[in-house]
Amino acid sequence: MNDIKLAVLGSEGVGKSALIVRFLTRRFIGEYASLTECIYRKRLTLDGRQLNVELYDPCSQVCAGKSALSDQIHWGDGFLVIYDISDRSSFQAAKNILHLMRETHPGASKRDGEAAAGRPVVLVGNKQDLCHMREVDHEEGQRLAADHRCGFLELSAAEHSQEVALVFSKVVQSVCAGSKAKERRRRPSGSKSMAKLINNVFGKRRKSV
Ligand SMILES: Nc1nc2c(ncn2[C@@H]2O[C@H](COP(=O)(O)OP(=O)(O)OP(=O)(O)O)[C@@H](O)[C@H]2O)c(=O)[nH]1
Repeated sequence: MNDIKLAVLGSEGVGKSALIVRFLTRRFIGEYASLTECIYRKRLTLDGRQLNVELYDPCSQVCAGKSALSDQIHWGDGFLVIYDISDRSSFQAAKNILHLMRETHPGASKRDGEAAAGRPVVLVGNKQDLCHMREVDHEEGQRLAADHRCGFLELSAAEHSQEVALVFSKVVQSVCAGSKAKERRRRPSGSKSMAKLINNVFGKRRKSV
């Protein structure tokens, strides 16, 4: 898989655009146009592989509601679910998104970091620089992530350029690893299928002798 779709989800004003722009440009720009949804594209080289990454930044005012969210969940190969550590209601919204992912893909959440049917999810507590106004404890974030078997970290789009780059790269890496594993499960290995063939031909013959 060389085309990877990442959806950055979360309620209004949690910093989705700020995180994406930070990842794409390494810059923090204070204000972002928020009346349109956007798909950004970036070419990445990871472990010598050229990847085309699409990043979906929904507009919370326009794309609110369960059905829009379901579409976004179906669209993505991997997800960052964002809340603002200084805004409890945004944490509740992140919780709802994770629940919906579980509902959309019952039977998911079995493997670590894969809350949405084998598609990696990381829960991100943004605006860590506002920890003096914190409304959501670090442990609460950790617990929610553990409940949904997804990754978790707190960071600040405003201050942490490297951490932002790292979290996006990790999700991309997990998507690649997941798709390779799926490929392996789909296609039996050469030696196994050859063994099956030999068994089919000679095994039957041996029985009739
Ligand atoms: N202090 C602080 N402010 C931040 C941080 N990240 C984003 N912001 C601010 O939070 C506000 C909302 O950021 P956006 O990136 O527009 O949030 P969004 O989630 O894309 O919002 P919608 O497009 O409305 O859904 C802006 O004023 C940003 O400057 C951060 O890490 N720290």
